[in-house]
Amino acid sequence: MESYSFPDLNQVIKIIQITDTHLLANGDQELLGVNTAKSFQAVIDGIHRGEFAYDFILATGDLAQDQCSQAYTRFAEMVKPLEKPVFWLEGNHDIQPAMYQGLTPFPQIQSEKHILMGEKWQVLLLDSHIPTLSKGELSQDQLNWLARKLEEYSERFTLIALHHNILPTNSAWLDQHSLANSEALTTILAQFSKVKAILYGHIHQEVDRFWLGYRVLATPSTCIQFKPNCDRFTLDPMPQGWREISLFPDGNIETTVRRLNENNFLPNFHATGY
Ligand SMILES: Nc1ncnc2c1ncn2[C@@H]1O[C@@H]2COP(=O)(O)O[C@H]2[C@H]1O
Ligand SMILES: [Fe+2]
Repeated sequence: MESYSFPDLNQVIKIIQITDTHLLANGDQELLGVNTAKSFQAVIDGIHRGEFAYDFILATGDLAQDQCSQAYTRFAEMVKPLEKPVFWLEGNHDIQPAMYQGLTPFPQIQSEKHILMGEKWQVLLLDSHIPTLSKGELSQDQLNWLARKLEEYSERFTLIALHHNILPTNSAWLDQHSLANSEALTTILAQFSKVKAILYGHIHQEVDRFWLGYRVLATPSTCIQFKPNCDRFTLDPMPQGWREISLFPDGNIETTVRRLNENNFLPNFHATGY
């Protein structure tokens, strides 16, 4: 697949990450008592109110909960007011044919998985989805593609994005659904010196830490949140959020999670899963 290029982005590159929107075919449907279309709309409004002048948006998977093309169409219609290009990758709840069917009619939505920004940076979007499973894995094809791109563009700083968490969350119920072959990923990354950060969704909670020299980042969902450090399924009342990322020409990264001021979309806290 072709690369998408932003040739003029040579100063600070600004990216918004939205993740785990879990939209449903019918806009009135709920996930554990949360209308995911309404909570996503509140996040979109929050992004609008903010002053972060983003260049594009990364949507890191689980865009739909029910794998229906109508949910993806809803996603594409809802992000229109954000105006900038939107790139996406697959989560465990997503499914390719419906995703392409729902998303590709919208010119704002880009299916490229390699983004070149100016002359200093690139983003590589990986597909860690294994059909019918919640845990993730990078196929040999994905790993080969990653190695090829890192080799070909080895002079660029790199941000890697995927759906599944590469590090455990200290929550047994959730950690069984992590990326199963994180070592295969890091073995490849270790051969290149300019990989700066690894960004994911899936765990519906914030992570921002340094690990093996990489900035490892995870971001709240636009709908329900998972409480950190809980061995059993536990929801968190924290408000919905998104992430702002600034990439500097010297390889530095500044990033912040933004959340809505309050959670007007509280889930059913008695739920034991979904
Ligand atoms: N009670 C549970 N125990 C284990 N896994 C669960 C439970 N409830 C939901 N899940 C799965 O865990 C996944 C974590 O986030 P996802 O949104 O990808 O989808 C979730 C479900 O597939
Ligand atoms: Fe997920």
